Amino acid sequence: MYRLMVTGRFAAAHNLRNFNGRCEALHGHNWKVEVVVQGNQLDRADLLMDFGELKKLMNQAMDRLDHCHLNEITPFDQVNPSSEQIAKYLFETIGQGLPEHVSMYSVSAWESDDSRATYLGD
Ligand SMILES: Nc1nc2c(c(=O)[nH]1)N=C([C@H](O)[C@H](O)COP(=O)(O)OP(=O)(O)OP(=O)(O)O)CN2
Ligand SMILES: [Zn+2]
Repeated sequence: MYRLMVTGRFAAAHNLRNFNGRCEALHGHNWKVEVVVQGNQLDRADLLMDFGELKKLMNQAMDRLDHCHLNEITPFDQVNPSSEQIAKYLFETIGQGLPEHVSMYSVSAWESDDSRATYLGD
């Protein structure tokens, strides 16, 4: 089994509904995102998949969030734009574009240097 990881960043505003604290007010973060995929089968170049292709999928998914007020964008108009839900959204969106022999392992969303949430699938 092989695992690949790529990282990226996006900046966005959010507010957490029902939080009962200062994060209920509009504020922003520079999220760092870590995407891990896995699979057994290497191609003719001995790659599970090209890091560049994986980064492209990650960047496409993050572009939709970058410099936005997340609460105004689907699905975060329905579920809170917590780091947990952001990780889940990116996991599902990036997963749709992977080649058949590669699957998602995890997505982590770092809200700050000290705090991250990781989604591993259901
Ligand atoms: N499990 C989660 N907990 C929290 C999340 C989250 O997404 N998942 N998000 C937040 C807020 O986004 C908030 O902005 C975080 O701010 P805060 O807790 O104040 O942390 P800071 O790093 O900004 O400040 P410190 O006071 O230095 O911790 C809250 N919790
Ligand atoms: Zn926040």
